[in-house]
Amino acid sequence: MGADLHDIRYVRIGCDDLDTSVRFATDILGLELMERDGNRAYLRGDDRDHNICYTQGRESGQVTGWEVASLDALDEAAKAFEASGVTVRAGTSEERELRRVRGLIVVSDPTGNIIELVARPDACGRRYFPTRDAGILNFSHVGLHTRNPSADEAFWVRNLGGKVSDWIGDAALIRINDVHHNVALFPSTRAGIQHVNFQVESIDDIMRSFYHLQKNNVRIVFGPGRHPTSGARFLYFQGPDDIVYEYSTGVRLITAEDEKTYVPRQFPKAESSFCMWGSVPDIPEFRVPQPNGSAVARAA
Ligand SMILES: CC(C)c1ccc(C(=O)O)c(O)c1O
Ligand SMILES: [Fe+2]
Repeated sequence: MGADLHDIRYVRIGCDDLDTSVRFATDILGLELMERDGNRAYLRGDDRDHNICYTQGRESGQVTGWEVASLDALDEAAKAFEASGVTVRAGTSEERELRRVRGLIVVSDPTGNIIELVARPDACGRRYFPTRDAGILNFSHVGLHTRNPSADEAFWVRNLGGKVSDWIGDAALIRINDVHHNVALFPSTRAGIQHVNFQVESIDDIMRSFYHLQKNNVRIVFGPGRHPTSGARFLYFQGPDDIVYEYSTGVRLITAEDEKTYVPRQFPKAESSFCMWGSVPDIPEFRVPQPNGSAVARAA
């Protein structure tokens, strides 16, 4: 039995320039800056202490953080990793302090993505008050690069307790709770975070942002569109440090009742599997083979 992940908690993203990333997150994305110093900045789009921690210097790396329900559950997870031969490291007290958590263990997936499991993360008693009203409801999922889709998918299913909700080609959309997916594993040539998703309230927020981003010369890389997989309406745009951000609304929930009959669906790696409205992604990892053998990113 693998770890029992409760929810996604945070991402940590090493950035070339902290000021640029913070400005993007506040003025463009619509997050609230919670705290910052010369080396790191904490931002949020919901009632958690933070959803994103930007750290100065790309070399400080990229990490995703996942919450388990208790310190005991974290101990159980550590034992289960060890029993299945996965190297697990206990976080130091300084690392726990920087992540605002009481318990921390660290593992890597076969690709080398760093995955942190945390217990008793700080909540925030003050409501989220954004710099710009993007309609954000909550931090929801991440896309991870995978060099080895089958090995990483097996790691998420066997060791992290995930369930595949759907596949697009070899890309698995995996859930750890009742949200259609909390992580998407996207075939690539490297490790790292591919995109960071925030749920917004409505399609009006998506379209308002579409115009806001264009006005601010932010590159829209996919959408507005609608995913056939989760049913969510979406908009993807390019942020600093090679990170794509996604707003989406209306993501499908797979409830305990649905679980009884739910079977993951295999979608082909085709444009219609990414968007049911006809938007074509301008994102290298989402390129689709064309009948003439070329790979087109965006229709002219
Ligand atoms: C194209 C990416 C990996 C993708 C595909 C489907 C959904 C969804 O069903 O909501 C996503 O959120 C994605 O990021
Ligand atoms: Fe996504």
